Amino acid sequence: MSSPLSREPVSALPGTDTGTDTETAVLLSEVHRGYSDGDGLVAALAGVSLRVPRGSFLAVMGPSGSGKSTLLNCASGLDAVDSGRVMVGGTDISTLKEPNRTQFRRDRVGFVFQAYNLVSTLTAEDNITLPLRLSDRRMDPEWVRGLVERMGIGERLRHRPAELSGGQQQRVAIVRALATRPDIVFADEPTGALDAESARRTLALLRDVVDDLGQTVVMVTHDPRAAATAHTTAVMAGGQIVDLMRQPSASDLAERLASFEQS
Ligand SMILES: Nc1ncnc2c1ncn2[C@@H]1O[C@H](COP(=O)(O)OP(=O)(O)OP(=O)(O)O)[C@@H](O)[C@H]1O
Repeated sequence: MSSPLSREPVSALPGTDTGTDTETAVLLSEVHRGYSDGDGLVAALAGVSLRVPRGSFLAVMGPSGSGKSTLLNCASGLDAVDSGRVMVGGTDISTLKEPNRTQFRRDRVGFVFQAYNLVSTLTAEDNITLPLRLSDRRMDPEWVRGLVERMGIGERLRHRPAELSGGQQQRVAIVRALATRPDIVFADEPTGALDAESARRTLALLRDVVDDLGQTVVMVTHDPRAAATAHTTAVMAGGQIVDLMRQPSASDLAERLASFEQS
């Protein structure tokens, strides 16, 4: 059974069944992904449908094993789906084979990870421009300069990651993710390794790049305060989206998650 709420955004705009409208960053239609775990097949995604509008910030929450990472991996083209369709910026990535899927990710998708994943031997600046050198996208110096200023790392560009605080490293990683002007940025627990103040600042900056620059962010998190920074939170359980909460408070989200522990 797929939740009516998870279907609703799919049909909210005319023409979204083709995923080619310019208002949609990512569209998942009835996506299934299973894994064999020895005893049988685990349905990590059991018919997920979701539309992420351009210029929106979506958080994904849910109990452990509910399918959040699998959703992120399938929506970003890191993993293949068993069935269903994944459209990113109008391209059907569910039919792309390697190495085209890897090239697509480099050109069109940005990633932010909990552990920053910066290259330790490169300066902050070289980390930022690395995806541009690997992709077919041309460097837009004004765009990158604007991002660097916005993230407050202009003074740290010649430093290597080990010479930066965790918050600074994550802000470098955010500039790197946005440098190619991707169709979408996927963030996996981006504040999981940060102290409360750095986390708050990082989330506020992520929200700003959505609201001010029209970027699109999908963020997996266990932290209700982090999710409350997003416009909408998709709540997952058992490989499905069971709720879409718009502008929830952190306490609304904590309560919703606690309901899974009680059931
Ligand atoms: N590579 C894999 N091989 C086998 N099973 C997998 C694999 N990846 C995920 N699973 C299973 O699929 C289900 C969903 O996993 P997933 O990692 O997407 O959940 P999650 O919500 O991200 O969990 P967590 O919050 O603990 O990170 C789980 O039952 C998990 O054990």
